[in-house]
Amino acid sequence: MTRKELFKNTLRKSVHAWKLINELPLSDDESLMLRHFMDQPGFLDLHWRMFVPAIKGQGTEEQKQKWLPLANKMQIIGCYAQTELGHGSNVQGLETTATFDPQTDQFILHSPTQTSSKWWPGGLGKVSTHAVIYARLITDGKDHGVHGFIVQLRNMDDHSPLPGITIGDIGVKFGNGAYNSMDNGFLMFDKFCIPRDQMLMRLSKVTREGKYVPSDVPRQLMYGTMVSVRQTIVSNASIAMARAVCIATRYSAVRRQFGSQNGGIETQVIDYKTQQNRLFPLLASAYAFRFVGEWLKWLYTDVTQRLEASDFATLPEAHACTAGLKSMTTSATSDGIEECRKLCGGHGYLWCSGLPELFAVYVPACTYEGDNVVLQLQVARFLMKTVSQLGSGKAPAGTTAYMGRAKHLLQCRSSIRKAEDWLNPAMVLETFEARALRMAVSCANNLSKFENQEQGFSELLADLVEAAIAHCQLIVVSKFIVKLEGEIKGKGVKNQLKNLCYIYALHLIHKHLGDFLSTNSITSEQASLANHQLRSLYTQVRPNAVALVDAFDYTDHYLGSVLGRYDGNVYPKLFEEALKDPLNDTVVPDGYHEYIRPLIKQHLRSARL
Ligand SMILES: CC/C=C\C/C=C\C/C=C\C/C=C\C/C=C\C/C=C\C=C\C(=O)SCCNC(=O)CCNC(=O)[C@H](O)C(C)(C)COP(=O)(O)OP(=O)(O)OC[C@H]1O[C@@H](n2cnc3c(N)ncnc32)[C@H](O)[C@@H]1OP(=O)(O)O
Ligand SMILES: Cc1cc2nc3c(=O)[nH]c(=O)nc-3n(C[C@H](O)[C@H](O)[C@H](O)COP(=O)(O)OP(=O)(O)OC[C@H]3O[C@@H](n4cnc5c(N)ncnc54)[C@H](O)[C@@H]3O)c2cc1C
Repeated sequence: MTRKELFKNTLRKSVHAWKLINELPLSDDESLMLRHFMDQPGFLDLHWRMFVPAIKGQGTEEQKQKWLPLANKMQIIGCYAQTELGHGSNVQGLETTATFDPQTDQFILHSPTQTSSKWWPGGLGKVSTHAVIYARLITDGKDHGVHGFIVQLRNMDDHSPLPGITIGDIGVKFGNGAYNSMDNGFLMFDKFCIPRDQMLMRLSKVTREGKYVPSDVPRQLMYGTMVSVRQTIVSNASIAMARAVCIATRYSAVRRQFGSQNGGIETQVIDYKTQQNRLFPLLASAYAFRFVGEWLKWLYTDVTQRLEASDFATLPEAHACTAGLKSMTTSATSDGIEECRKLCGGHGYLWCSGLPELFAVYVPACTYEGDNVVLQLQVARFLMKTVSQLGSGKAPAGTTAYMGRAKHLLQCRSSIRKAEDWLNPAMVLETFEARALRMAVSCANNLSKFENQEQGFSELLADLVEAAIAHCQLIVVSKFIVKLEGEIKGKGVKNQLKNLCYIYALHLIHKHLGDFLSTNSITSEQASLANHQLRSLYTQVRPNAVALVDAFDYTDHYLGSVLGRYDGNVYPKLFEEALKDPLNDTVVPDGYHEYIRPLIKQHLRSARL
């Protein structure tokens, strides 16, 4: 499809999804999944995942009563317009202004510079009628920083941009189909006026006289929409990883290459230890991210309930966990999808394998909702603050509770003596706790050598990111262990998931061996025992590998992959797909007479001359 056809087809699918959601008795989760799977990157996702939650989280009761009925019936279509051409990560650096005019009781929205143009918001370019706009609030000449405003962008009768608004799509993005179904847009304001009551005023407000009343709650609640989406992105990572692993595992069981003894059948590539060493940790990660995503959803729900009771105690933890786990899981999943493509050899590079499209659609997850490095630095900031409070009498809680055992964890030596010890949850957990704590404390100690803490933080950014990742990996391992010890029913299933839990943990030890050795969390002998155990676990998982991906229960339609077909009928279907390609409409290609024939016949022409 051309970009316009793809975009229009996505509109069709999105509207169809909305129709089904209204007709079928679906739960909220089912509606979300339907929107997500039918819509893929489309305006529907952002209307519901960002525009509506922003109003819910930052609007007053009156504003919610006015705007949510319209949004819930999709009588208005909204987007979340925060990022600008010149600023995305640095939210406090946004330049769009909203200046209060007491004469007219209005805000004047303006884009003072080219870099202040809104740039990237999904659904902004062509579809949305409204937006939550983040702009610098200015009253009586004073800049009060970034606040949210609900703004109508288009005429509701003919969809034309309102006067004072310049709006459009930012152009083609990475990959073929991929995110090009989404109209990520640009928007400039030219002294565009909105009524004062369109500033989202749950957190802070401006009175009729133009007096700014600051928030009596943490200003960071303005970031709440991003926190909620980051939480969902972790579960999305599990889905995306599971799709890629399902394709690669099924194909690895179908594909045979080398290894035939005296003319016998060749070896399934899934039986090669290198294939297992690359594939099974990704299979384990798909399950690990699902379980940590379930826990994160609980954490987010819990903090939301606490916030409603003005209990802000766990807000920093919720921010750190959503930021860090979004960062870690999306980076691992992006790398994992690419690895699955490579695990499928040449056929993995075919569009019909489903992997190129999945990769192209998925990888912006490392950037949207927060650049992954920037988010890990938020985790690092949280860890440094926690380490600085050790010994203050305030015991660390939640995911940093292990830091409360710093005295032990800083000097303990792992008691791993044999390979089987690496199947002991307490020993595995303590190894990850020791590594994470020692990396955090090492950063804190190095930071303390700087007079200027901000300068020290800047100097140590790379180390701080690694310490943050170590903390996040500990969270994922611990939640996998908790899941196993708690909710999993059925001995057979539990045994298989135990194998995956330890494959996940031990592959991380192998991958980050430098951390574990340099912090003396394990010895090289213990590392060798971990590798030995890992190989043994691969052997145990191998007979159930296909069953473990069948368990995701993805339809062939959803997988969109000839290589990942449930029936394994790959080769005939590859040919079927190939013959559908327009290039095969004729046996002699278009261009033969203009280019090929003159080229191959030029010797005849020169012979005649
Ligand atoms: C099946 C799947 C297959 C394929 C996928 C298919 C299709 C995809 C479809 C769906 C996928 C799922 C979801 C898609 C959804 C989204 C994608 C589309 C849209 C994307 C939207 C966006 O990108 S919206 C814009 C996002 N932008 C950001 O995230 C900006 C990042 N920057 C920041 O967050 C902040 O600027 C900062 C945190 C980096 C800095 O904050 P700042 O205030 O400037 O300063 P600091 O001094 O650092 O912080 C001050 C204190 O505030 C605390 N803080 C910061 N942020 C928060 C927060 N969010 N909550 C709570 N507290 C916060 C910070 O810790 C500091 O606290 P101290 O106590 O230390 O002072
Ligand atoms: C597909 C897609 C959809 C999007 N949808 C939306 C949307 O709907 N609404 C919306 O508002 N936005 C949206 N965005 C924008 C997105 O939120 C931003 O791109 C994202 O927050 C990253 O910010 P940035 O582009 O400014 O990156 P930058 O921060 O400029 O990152 C560039 C590089 O600088 C590094 N860097 C930046 N700051 C620091 C630092 N302090 N320390 C160390 N390194 C640093 C980063 O790690 C990165 O390597 C979307 C983006 C994409 C790709």
